[in-house]
Amino acid sequence: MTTVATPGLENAPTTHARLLAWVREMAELTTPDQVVWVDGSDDEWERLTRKLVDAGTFTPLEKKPNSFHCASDPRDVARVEDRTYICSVDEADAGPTNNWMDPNEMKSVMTELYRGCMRGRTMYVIPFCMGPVEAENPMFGVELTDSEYVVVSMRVMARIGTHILEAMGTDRPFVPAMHSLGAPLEPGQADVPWPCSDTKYIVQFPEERMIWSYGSGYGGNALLGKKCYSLRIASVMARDEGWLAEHMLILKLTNPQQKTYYIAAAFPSACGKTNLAMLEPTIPGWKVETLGDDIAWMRFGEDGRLYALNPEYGLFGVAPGTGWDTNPNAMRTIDKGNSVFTNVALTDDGDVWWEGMTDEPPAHLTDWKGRDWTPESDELSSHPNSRFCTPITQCPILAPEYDDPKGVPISAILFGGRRKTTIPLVSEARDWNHGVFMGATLSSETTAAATGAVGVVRRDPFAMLPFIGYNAGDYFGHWVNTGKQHDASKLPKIFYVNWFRRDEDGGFLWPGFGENSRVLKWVIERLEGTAAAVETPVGHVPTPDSLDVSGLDMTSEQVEQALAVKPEEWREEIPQITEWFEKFGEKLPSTMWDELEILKSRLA
Ligand SMILES: Nc1nc2c(ncn2[C@@H]2O[C@H](COP(=O)(O)OP(=O)(O)OP(=O)(O)O)[C@@H](O)[C@H]2O)c(=O)[nH]1
Ligand SMILES: O=C([O-])CC(=O)C(=O)O
Ligand SMILES: [Mn+2]
Repeated sequence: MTTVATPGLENAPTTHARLLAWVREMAELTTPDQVVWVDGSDDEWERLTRKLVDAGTFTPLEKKPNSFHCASDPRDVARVEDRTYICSVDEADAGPTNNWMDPNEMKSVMTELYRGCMRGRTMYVIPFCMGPVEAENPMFGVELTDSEYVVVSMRVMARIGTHILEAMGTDRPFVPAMHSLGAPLEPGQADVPWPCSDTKYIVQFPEERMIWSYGSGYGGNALLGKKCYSLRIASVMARDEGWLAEHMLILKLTNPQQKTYYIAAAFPSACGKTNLAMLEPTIPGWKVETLGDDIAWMRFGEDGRLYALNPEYGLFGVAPGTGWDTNPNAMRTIDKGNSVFTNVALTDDGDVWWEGMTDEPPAHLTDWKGRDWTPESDELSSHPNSRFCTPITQCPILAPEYDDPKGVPISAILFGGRRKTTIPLVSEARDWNHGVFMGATLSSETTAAATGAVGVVRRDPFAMLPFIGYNAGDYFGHWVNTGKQHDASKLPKIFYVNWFRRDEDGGFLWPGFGENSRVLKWVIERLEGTAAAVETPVGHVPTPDSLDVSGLDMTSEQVEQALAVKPEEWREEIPQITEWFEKFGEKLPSTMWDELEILKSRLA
């Protein structure tokens, strides 16, 4: 047998033995035309984006510098939860909420898919670091991909390139993250703008801290530093090492007395994290600054407080609903350019548009499927899960400490979901375990962020249902233990919010967006012991006058409705929670059953 040398495989810019061996193994399996080591330079970015424009994948925007419109294949538009697997050695470690396959079996299935899958393409080697490379233990990863779109997007979303490879030295540990579009090109075969495969696998091997992804080029399926590493793999590391990897935004709040607080909040995908992280308060004297909009890694400091760090470097935000009225700071961020807009509409003058950007839609657009669109069209101009991918450093309200490797001390954690009924605007947990119960029973309507039905209420514990890399019962136990092992007085206080409750006519009861600052104010005043609350069966809820609604266009009945705890609605939750908890059998911490009993007796 003769082996043909693959250009780029020799003369690698590293002597990291494990990395070199892995790149060689994967290149020999997938047989790309060449291997390119990504350096993260501007020249490289020019070459890649030119290639994407030539391929018809990218359209340069006239109106935003260094920015592109991109349309994906309509069959590849969101995370594929039914194709996502946790391949732990023991099935019980994946638990009842994850898909599982024996790791060896999965490897043999995927090895056959990977065999020759990069034919006619380039394999890019992307050294990356989640969180600052200056950290005591930098969290390295290396993604191998045959997608230029992934390289350009990873450059925004994570710290990548030569300086990362150098910091990895000859032997630093890293998470191998293998990705292929699964669309080899035969000699002479013309490429398509968005190659992908109908067969998709998004696979985590938790014991090996390894990721294998196949068939999709979109979002969390393909940008492997994001959900695959920073949540699924990192949650396993966090369990083993005593920290937390969570689907949470991080924000800094300054009150009129110039006192600062840090808040983390977990809402399911497309339920308001980016918006809250960049909020422009409507109440005078309050200020919000952004640290992260999707993921928080939280470790206890020597002072016993919980410190949060955003491992990402960019924003991969939901486009529809983002406008000057709702999220002006996101608009300012993308206006600076250096962004990729996927599955939104293109305006005739070379800009992007999506539903909710402006009140009045433009008279003519090219929709995300490349068709003419007018306000009379039956379909939306943009896919509901269309996204902007933009550097976080462009956010005008970025907190200066966003990249401090030690993180910021969290005072409050919010859980929230998208619920038309039942869940009040805000409630405060009685204590840590009650807060864990709120997280464990969190429910929300499904959204377009994942393929499948939209608007179906499901349990989404800690907004982590698709992201917990191990048995969710053990994960609840990890949260309970976290409370037990630390000084209760220093733990963040836990709250449950719902911006999405509806009135009888189906309209939102609460105006949301910037007005959510009123809820943040109440949260802070609770921490300070200055705001009143009524005790209800589900926690402490604002008294009618402890929530600042001054200047708000709402009747007192409407405010009451937003805050109402209706026992008859909550009684309907009980059998659902019971059924949910039963899924976990012995793995469910007994404190969760205790909390359910407390709720039942308070509702009786
Ligand atoms: N009614 C209402 N809608 C909101 C509010 N906050 C956000 N939204 C809308 O909810 C959708 C998702 O908001 P995002 O902030 O992007 O959600 P996310 O949690 O960051 O989503 P992922 O990036 O998928 O994790 C957008 O269409 C927003 O306009 C709110 O307070 N009220
Ligand atoms: O991972 C993605 O594709 C986008 C995202 O933030 C989510 O779905 O929560
Ligand atoms: Mn998310």
